[in-house]
Amino acid sequence: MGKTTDSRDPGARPDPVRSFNRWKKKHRHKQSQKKQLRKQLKKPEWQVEREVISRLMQNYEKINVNEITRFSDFPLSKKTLKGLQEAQYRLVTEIQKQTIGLALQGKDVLGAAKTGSGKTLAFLVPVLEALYRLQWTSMDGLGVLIISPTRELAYQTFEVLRKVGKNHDFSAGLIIGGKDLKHEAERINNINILVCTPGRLLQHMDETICFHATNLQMLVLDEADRILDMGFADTMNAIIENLPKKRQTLLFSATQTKSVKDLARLSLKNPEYIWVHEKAKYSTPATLEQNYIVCELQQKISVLYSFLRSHLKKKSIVFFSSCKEVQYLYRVFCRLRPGISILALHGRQQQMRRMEVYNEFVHKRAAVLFATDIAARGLDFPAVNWVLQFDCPEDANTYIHRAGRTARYKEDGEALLILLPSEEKGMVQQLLQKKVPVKEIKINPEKLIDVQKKLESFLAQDRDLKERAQRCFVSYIRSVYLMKDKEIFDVSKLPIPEYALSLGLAVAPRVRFLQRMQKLQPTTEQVVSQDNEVIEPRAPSLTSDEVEEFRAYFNEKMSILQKGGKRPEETEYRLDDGISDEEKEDEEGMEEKLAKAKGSQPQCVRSDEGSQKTKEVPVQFLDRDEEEEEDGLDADFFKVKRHNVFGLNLKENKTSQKKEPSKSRLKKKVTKVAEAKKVMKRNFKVNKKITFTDEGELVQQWPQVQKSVSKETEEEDDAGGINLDKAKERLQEEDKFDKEEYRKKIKAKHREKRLKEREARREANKKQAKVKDEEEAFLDWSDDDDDNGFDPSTLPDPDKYRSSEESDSEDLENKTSDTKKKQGMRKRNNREVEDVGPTGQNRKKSKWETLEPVDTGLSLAEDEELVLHLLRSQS
Ligand SMILES: Nc1ncnc2c1ncn2[C@@H]1O[C@H](COP(=O)(O)OP(=O)(O)OP(=O)(O)O)[C@@H](O)[C@H]1O
Repeated sequence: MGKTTDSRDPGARPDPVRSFNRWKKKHRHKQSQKKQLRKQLKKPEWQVEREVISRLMQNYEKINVNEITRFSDFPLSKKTLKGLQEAQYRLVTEIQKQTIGLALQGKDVLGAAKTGSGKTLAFLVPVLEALYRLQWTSMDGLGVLIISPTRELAYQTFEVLRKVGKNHDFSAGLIIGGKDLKHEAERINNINILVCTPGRLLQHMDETICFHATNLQMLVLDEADRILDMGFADTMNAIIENLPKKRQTLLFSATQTKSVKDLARLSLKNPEYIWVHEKAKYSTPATLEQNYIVCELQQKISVLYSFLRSHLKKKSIVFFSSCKEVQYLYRVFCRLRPGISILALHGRQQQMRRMEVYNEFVHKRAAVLFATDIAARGLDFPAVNWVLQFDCPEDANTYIHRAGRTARYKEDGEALLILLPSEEKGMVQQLLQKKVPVKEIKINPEKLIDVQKKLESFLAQDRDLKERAQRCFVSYIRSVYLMKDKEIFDVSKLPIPEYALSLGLAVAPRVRFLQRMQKLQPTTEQVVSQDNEVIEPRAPSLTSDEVEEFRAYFNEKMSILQKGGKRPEETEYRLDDGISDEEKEDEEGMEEKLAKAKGSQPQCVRSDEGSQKTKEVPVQFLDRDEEEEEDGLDADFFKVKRHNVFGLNLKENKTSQKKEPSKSRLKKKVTKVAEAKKVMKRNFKVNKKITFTDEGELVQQWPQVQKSVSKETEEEDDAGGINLDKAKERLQEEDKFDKEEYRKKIKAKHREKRLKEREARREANKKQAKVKDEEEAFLDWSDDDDDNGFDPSTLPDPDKYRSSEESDSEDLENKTSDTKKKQGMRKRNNREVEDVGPTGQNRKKSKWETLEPVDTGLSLAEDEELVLHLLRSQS
């Protein structure tokens, strides 16, 4: 037996056999690795990639959610992992952990999780992997569609996609409207991942010839419940019609929809429903502190001002219910100078401005953003400390989304809700039902700064601001009036005059729909029923026929609006903002119908019901909410769902949807002429603009006085309504008159011009003649110097010039022909002179050749003496 080495003995030598075996194993492993590497090197890249993909796909089935803590625990492509790492995303959040695996396996997913919990990455990672798996190229066209309810959210998602997917070769595009459609259309076909808003997408589907989605692999709906709600329904239906049925669908939101009807519409196949915080105690982030205060409507502006004054170093978002409130209060607060920078974001701004504001607020440390609910969903502004809900949200879901703009991803935040006494009970109840922990806090009256007087003085100085205040007033009242939950929102409980004062308005503008509503209600405060029971006054009840009629009317109107009657882009704004002006007008039309049905006549006169942006007689129609269109096409923001405005549930009544409304039910289209007639009958007088001339004469600048018609006729016409035939005649006469005037003016102008030209020519001729004479005189003088002689022919002919001057002054009317004649004559004379008379040098010679006797005036003897003297001097 040979001696074996004791390994425990430090001095002992290692066993050579074992060492050799170990070396041999290592060597073999290295060799096999090298072999494999060599083999791989020989393989084309696509094959290597394919093998990697097949390995990843094999691992999809092995994903164990409980073992996952990092993104790298998922079988993800190197390119995606690198992108995630570079963007500092390593650990997964709960929603990411639960949904990414399912999505990778190709399942349809409905993901719901609290705000700020990382839902964006939960769908962006599977998006990238889906196209990677299929080795998608730009030649394959559109592979993934991500639809967001607002432009800002779409933009934000696109930015995250760019960051995380930068190592992939896919092309991604952002289509959100507000840009040139043609420009987008040229590029849209090369896009693999399209992030868009519903309206703009539908517009491309309708108008961009080569745009199609036949190859689509995945559809993602971010903030799905918002997209699937009533406002977006028709647009989404139209989009989905254009998408292939065989696709994967992912739906994400903080407040999820479970409506079977919606899901069927999206053709989801056995969707996995993941609500990570379903069992959580609260539905809002644990790091979010939530409070509410109750204050009177007229106090709200002062409360906001006082709040801002005491939070100057914070970043806050203040939510309002309409664009016009934002527009007015933004301007007013800028003037109040609270000591913090104020920004405004609403749907009426141009797209560029919206983006600017968004980016500006992202980068600010301390600022306050006045916003409508376009900023309520999904926006991830970093480090927001406070969310203040100035106006009560329409429901608990909207509250959750608004409040969720703070306390995002492990950060702290505070939310404050301002409630009116009439809103408190209903809203707090709703919030508690939705597991939102809100506590009431009180305002410290000592810290409250009253700004009403300042606002009044601003409005006294600035008419534009005053008009904005009026619009803000009407807009707010209308928003309350249109709220679906009548338990919470009761417009009749609003202190209207006090609210107007708080905005700085001395007089509350007339709100027509309120007046109409009051008319519809019984005059007595309470009605006593047959059983002597006291009944609270309610909205007038309708017969079932009337309900049917209104329902049919709405369905018809909506399909007209959303399918063909309106540009899709506008539809998008409507969707973003809830309800468009046209729709509001439709509602008003319905109100009129309602009034008629109840036997009361509507009081208003529409100036143009057919057009979306109606220009109306000011002040009287302020409550029409007629828009100044300051920032483009966007519609006003009302978050209210139309079908609830009149308490009608359109969605659920299938029979009525199928029912074709008769023509008589459609609102009769009123022509502009008819409208004009109506207005004229009301005898509105147009304002006159009169100015004084320097001489103190009155000049009417507007409306222009008709010159062709005598005063009596005018007065006669003014007395009655409008006579179209007469008006036409009058216009024709005025036209003739104007033409005649114009002709006269032109004639006078031409005459003046001719005279000027003649004058100029005469001057030129004079100068020419003078120059010539001077020249001739000069030459003669030079000759004379030499010759000491004098030629009288060199003198200008006074007769010649006198005659021309005389003729010029004689008759101005025949000037042109005369002048021409004279010029011609003069030319001829000159020529004659040139021909006959000697020029300088010719004369020099001819003087000596043709010796004519010269009368010197001397005696003969003196002459002789002179000649001799000359001859002597010459010799
Ligand atoms: N895994 C992660 N690691 C680190 N940060 C993350 C991670 N996932 C998301 N975040 C960050 O958390 C924040 C919120 O993410 P995101 O916007 O996706 O939330 P959300 O759930 O979509 O919110 P909302 O419901 O409001 O739309 C973002 O700033 C994002 O960068």
